[in-house]
Amino acid sequence: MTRHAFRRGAHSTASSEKVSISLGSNVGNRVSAICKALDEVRQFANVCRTSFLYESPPMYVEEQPALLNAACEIETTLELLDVLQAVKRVEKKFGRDQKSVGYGPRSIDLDIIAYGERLVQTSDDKLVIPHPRRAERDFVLRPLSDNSEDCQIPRTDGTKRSAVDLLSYLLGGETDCNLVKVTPTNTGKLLKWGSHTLLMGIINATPDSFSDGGENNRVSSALRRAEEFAKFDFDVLDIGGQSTRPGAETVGANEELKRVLAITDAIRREFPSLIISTDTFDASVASEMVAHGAEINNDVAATQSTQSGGRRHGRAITCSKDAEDEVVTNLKRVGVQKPLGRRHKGKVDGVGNGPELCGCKRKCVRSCCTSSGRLPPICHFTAIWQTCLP
Ligand SMILES: Nc1ncnc2c1ncn2[C@@H]1O[C@H](COP(=O)(O)OP(=O)(O)OP(=O)(O)O)[C@@H](O)[C@H]1O
Ligand SMILES: Nc1nc2c(c(=O)[nH]1)N=C(CO)CN2
Repeated sequence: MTRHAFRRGAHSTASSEKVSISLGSNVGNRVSAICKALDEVRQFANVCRTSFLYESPPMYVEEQPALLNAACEIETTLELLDVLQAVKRVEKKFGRDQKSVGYGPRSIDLDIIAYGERLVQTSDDKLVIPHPRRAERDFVLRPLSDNSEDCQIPRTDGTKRSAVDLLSYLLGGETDCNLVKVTPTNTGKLLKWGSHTLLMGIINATPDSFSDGGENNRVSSALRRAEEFAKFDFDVLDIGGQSTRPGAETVGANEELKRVLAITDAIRREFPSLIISTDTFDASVASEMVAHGAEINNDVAATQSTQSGGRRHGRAITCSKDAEDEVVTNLKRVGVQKPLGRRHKGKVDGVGNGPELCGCKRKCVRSCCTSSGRLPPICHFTAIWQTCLP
């Protein structure tokens, strides 16, 4: 950087600043690119928050694949120009050619949206903060709104606006935009929120679970159960070897693995299109299950159990095979059980716990998430059933 004329707030302070960065990708494995880019960002800053992931139609140049977008909020003592240099370095690592077609396909794109409440514009436009096109981009504002409702982005007239307000203004007061919230599985499949509800069947490979304890703890019987679920169009099988019944004894990773691995292997082999979910709160068990083909980690303790080492819950950008850092679905936290139970009380109660659910009731369960668009794409079937009991 040679000469630059800053309008305001050019120079760094020793204190740290909150910086919002947006991320996008539409070349190669998009989920992996965004996760790896975040890991790179962690090398130079403290990543405080990450948004959900969104699939979005390309804006400006429409003839290109859909993008995955996300945003993160970082805290750093780096000077603004150093942050720019650092994000450009990340893009370069991903092979991003700075001379490629403007707004064309990109393995990764990182834009600095805001740096604290600074207003900066270099004379050569190498750096403009806040990002000059932020307000016309739902793919920037929607993920940013996940991170912080009260994050204020300054304007040149001295006022400020939150990402939530900017988004609402952009959408003309509507809440729907073109973006689809997605949750990636460990294998990179995208589960779309609000389009169609995936049904999850439960296989408890335990002798003592309160729902089907003792019935599915052998490979042959678990396979029979899986076959029933598949016949009734279930999408996800949740396999667990540790009861969460109040007062249940913690059996330990070795015993849990003994209970679930052979069953997981057999189900993976016989039902390749079913998504397998790990029902465990032990990170080492989840890791091993992922190595055996499980795609979703369903940790009821949201990594807060001692077995998971008390790791922080990881919102939705969670797709790596390193299960110790990853939790995709935490049913309690996202509140699937109560809303569904309340809304459908009297409609789906009494139908039974398992694949016996008749076709029209299954449709009802599927459409309840579709209409709200707010709930995650998976319904934990036994959870729906249990909360619908009178
Ligand atoms: N806030 C900012 N964040 C990132 N780059 C910026 C910013 N302000 C100015 N730039 C400059 O914009 C140039 C082009 O950036 P980039 O390649 O990310 O563009 P783009 O993603 O195709 O388009 P857009 O900037 O509209 O998102 C960069 O070389 C950078 O110097
Ligand atoms: N949906 C979507 N469209 C875009 C994106 C992006 O990240 N998402 N980035 C662009 C240039 O920064 C241009 N268009």
